[in-house]
Amino acid sequence: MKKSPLPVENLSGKGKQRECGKEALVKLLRWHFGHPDFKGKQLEAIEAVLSGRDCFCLMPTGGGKSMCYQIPALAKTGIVLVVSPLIALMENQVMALKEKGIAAEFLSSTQTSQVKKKILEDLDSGQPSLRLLYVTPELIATSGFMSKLTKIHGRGLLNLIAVDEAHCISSWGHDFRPSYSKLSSLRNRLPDVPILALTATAVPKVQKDVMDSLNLQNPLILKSSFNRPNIYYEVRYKDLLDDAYADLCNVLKSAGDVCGIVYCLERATCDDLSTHLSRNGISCAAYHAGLNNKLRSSVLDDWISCKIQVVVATVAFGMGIDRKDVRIVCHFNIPKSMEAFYQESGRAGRDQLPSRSLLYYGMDDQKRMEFILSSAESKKLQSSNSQRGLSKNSMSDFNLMVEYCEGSGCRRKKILESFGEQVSALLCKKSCDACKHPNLITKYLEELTSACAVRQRNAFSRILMSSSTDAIDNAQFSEFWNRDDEASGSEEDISDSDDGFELAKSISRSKVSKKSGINEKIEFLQRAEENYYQIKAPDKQTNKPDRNAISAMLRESSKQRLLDALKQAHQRLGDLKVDFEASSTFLESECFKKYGKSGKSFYYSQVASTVRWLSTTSSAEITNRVATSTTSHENSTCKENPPLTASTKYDQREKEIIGEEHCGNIELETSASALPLQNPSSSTKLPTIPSFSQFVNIRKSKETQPNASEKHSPKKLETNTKKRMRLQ
Ligand SMILES: Nc1ncnc2c1ncn2[C@@H]1O[C@H](COP(=O)(O)OP(=O)(O)OP(=O)(O)O)[C@@H](O)[C@H]1O
Ligand SMILES: [Mg+2]
Repeated sequence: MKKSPLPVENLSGKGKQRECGKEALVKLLRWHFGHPDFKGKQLEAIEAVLSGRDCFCLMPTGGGKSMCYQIPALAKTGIVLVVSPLIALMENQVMALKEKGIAAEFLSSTQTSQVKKKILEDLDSGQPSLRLLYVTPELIATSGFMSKLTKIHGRGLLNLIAVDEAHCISSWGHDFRPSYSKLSSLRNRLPDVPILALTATAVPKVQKDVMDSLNLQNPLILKSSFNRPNIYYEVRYKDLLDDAYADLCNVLKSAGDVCGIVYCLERATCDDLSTHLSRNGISCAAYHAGLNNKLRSSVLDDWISCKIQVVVATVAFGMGIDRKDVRIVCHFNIPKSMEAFYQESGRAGRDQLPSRSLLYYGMDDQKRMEFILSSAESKKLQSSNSQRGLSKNSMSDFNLMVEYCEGSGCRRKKILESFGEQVSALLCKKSCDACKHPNLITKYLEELTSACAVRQRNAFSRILMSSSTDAIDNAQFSEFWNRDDEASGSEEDISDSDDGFELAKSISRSKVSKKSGINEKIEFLQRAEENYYQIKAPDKQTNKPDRNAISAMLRESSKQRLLDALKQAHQRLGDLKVDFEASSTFLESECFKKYGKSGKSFYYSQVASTVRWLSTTSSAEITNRVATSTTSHENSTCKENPPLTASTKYDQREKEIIGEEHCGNIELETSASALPLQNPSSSTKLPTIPSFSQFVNIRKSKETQPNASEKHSPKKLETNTKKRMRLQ
């Protein structure tokens, strides 16, 4: 039911300049919002801005920052201008305020011209009924709107400018938005209007940047502790789990039908994981920038209205998500920084009730993020129009995140220390896994170190990424945080650029293929592979299972997932004439072939990407892709056909890897285990696939033979190797 606003006249004093005492402010809070009292530093912030002083307000996520400008808007006649980075965020807040009977509006490109006209007429009226006007930074930058503001200000009706999510102004911040830099002009154009900057980003360099950029004058700086005592922090190690999907599914099921968010790095993982969870009875949906606006808002609406409980999302599911009862936030991939992690995990438990943050840490995810970050940094360094702050070392930010996962100490302490808060681990009161089960965590970390031979696989993983641009080309969209290339023409619309993705893509294209000569590349790959196997060797000696290995069970479940996707494609297309079983086996094998060596995460992503492809592609494309599979599958299982000789099989395999040309008659050992592509039921013994080094050495020795045929000439070798690198 709508409530009429508490008349301003009811407050003590008269006229615009009256003092609003604490009592009057609490009265407003109770009347309009139903909260018994102010919390944290709200009252101090409100009193400061009402007295005309600038204020910098640093409160954690869910700390109640909005109240710091909403109450001042109700305490004085006139308008509070709120600058906000997201249309969705403005919409939510305006809707919530209107429901409370408070006159609030937002101006954005999404509104009809009629609505905009009405708002502007009200502003021009000399006695606006509006109390809060939400706008985007882009609108502030337009001369038309600025002159309107100046007019309102001239009439003495602009009481306060609140810059919400003010960290967006800083290129050091995790959500830097170039359009926010346009706010620097506010102080000059409207010199005596107090500015309130609000953020939950606690990094000192961001604070300074915000205050400098907005030109705050002697601001009252209010900082609350960033401790979120109601959140239990936990890390699980993907490399020690058989199946992270199944683990997450169990976690969500055992938590009951609770509200949750699962963050993934890539859109494809969101889609796939969401399908998997839904199939296992969890009420959920995917949310990412690859979905159209309509679908995205319907997912958001369904989640906010409790029609679905879990959203599996990229970082596009971002700022201002206002559901208080989120009980669990899972990170299925490691976030890029502690700041990002804090913001995202902080969406849990905004109602202060016990909640949980669970991060799945995988070595491959870590390598992948390192790769992305280092690529992004080199692009920024190269960029001719590099801006202030771009020398920011995102790698050292990321290392804090890695330390959070790989260190054995209190997780809460690590979070708070990364924001400059020195606290005792006693503060945690066993509300993180490291404090609650220290021995277990130590054991896990030991297992992790020995099972994965931690960091040194790096080189090999990177080479795989660099040389397999197709992995990225296959629409494995990741969503990142750098909005540096925010198109000026895109007005307010927010968000979800794939800048980071584009960046990683372009750099990965150039990294190996353009900068070094082919021989150097080959040597590099050989060295990386040697390292890889040297590191893996100790595992074999101690007979420890390689926890990063892709188990038969996992492969089977991936196959099942692909089978389901094929069946769905059949339903969608109606005319899909392929053998589903054989095709799903083939597609799974392709994923394994590509990423079997590089670990679960890459493999997961590839399966997810294939599922996504199946959900959008045509019958003809599916048939073309799986046609060879069905043929070769039939060949390998057909009893009437004579068994293939080792060399024939090898040729066949080489054709797949290198391209059309085979490598001649190379005698090789036969080994079934070396063939990830084979049908598990087939007993045919097939030859070992040579390692990259073996392959190159064989080619080299052929080259040095005087009678080597033309097709083994260095030029040819280079062509073949290029093809291999492209296809790996
Ligand atoms: N004084 C108060 N007493 C009780 N609850 C409050 C009070 N002030 C705000 N809240 C509630 O706290 C929740 C979070 O408020 P708000 O959205 O303003 O937080 P925030 O600091 O802006 O968070 P974020 O960083 O996520 O934007 C809201 O549900 C709000 O109703
Ligand atoms: Mg807020």
